[in-house]
Amino acid sequence: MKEIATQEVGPSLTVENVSVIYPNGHQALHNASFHLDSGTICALVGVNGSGKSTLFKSIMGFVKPTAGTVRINQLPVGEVLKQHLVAYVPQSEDVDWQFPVSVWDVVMMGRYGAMNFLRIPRAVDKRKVEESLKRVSMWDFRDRQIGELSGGQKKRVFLARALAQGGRVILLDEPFTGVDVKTEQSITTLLRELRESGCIIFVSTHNLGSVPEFCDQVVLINRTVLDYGKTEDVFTAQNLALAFGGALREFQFEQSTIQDHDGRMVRVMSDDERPLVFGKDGHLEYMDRGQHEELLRKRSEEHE
Ligand SMILES: Nc1ncnc2c1ncn2[C@@H]1O[C@H](COP(=O)(O)OP(=O)(O)OP(=O)(O)O)[C@@H](O)[C@H]1O
Repeated sequence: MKEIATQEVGPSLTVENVSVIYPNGHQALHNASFHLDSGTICALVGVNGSGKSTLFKSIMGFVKPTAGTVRINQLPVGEVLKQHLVAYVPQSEDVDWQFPVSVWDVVMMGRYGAMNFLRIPRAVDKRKVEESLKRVSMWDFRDRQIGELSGGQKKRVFLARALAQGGRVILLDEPFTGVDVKTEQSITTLLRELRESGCIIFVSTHNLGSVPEFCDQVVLINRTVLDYGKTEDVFTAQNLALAFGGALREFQFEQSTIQDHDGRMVRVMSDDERPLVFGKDGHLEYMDRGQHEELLRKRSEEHE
């Protein structure tokens, strides 16, 4: 297991030896440990049932670990909740879309923590809601009932709620499921801006192909943390085989002409979204489409 290094600058997220056993006796997490510093987009990756939601719930204080600790800025979860440091963008399936609330109401919920018990919005609350809705381009939809939106619009509304709350650690559950490419790009742009402002963006995702494109770091789990760190170090063919076993399609081309002409072996793993291409050493050949095109250009120049 990696040694956990902590820094004083915030926000930081430290999960140390966390174990969760549900009341029915099922152990969902065992000794999970990792640490993230401010200003990062980190993917949480693992098969169905590997404990991703359980880990998120532990960070949000919904589930109490049987052992171990979660700390944000060195503070225990109870204190973190009081300071509203963690914001959550749920999976679509976890929301009751028939609930009779408007887009404006949902985003205002992000301000509840900052209000007194009567929950009467002040000017500052209304301004934050307006700013947040404009930032995700959903201002024109503010009076719509939440159930009357498309999948991508719903995601943006919940992202606006997280912005209105002002959370410094933002947990997103499957943010790209059911959204089109344009919405995916606008969400990604916003997440990058939040990273620049120092937030920790922690994204649970099944879409492995998108991870190298926009995540600096990865936490790989299967009921415990298998590995964590920079994407290029963690997203190796060996680690993904360990985490996903037979759940990924895998192809090997011994005499590949896919991306170079020197006949090196190329290994491709895919979750049927976007393929990941690994070189001979098991490391990713490129991190995003731009780099892939650059690689192709260089190789074709070399062989001219
Ligand atoms: N409330 C609960 N009581 C008992 N067992 C639970 C409970 N919630 C989750 N589990 C079990 O704990 C394990 C981890 O579940 P969890 O929802 O954290 O996985 P996940 O990685 O988020 O899965 P998915 O990718 O399918 O969303 C699963 O085996 C699940 O059945």
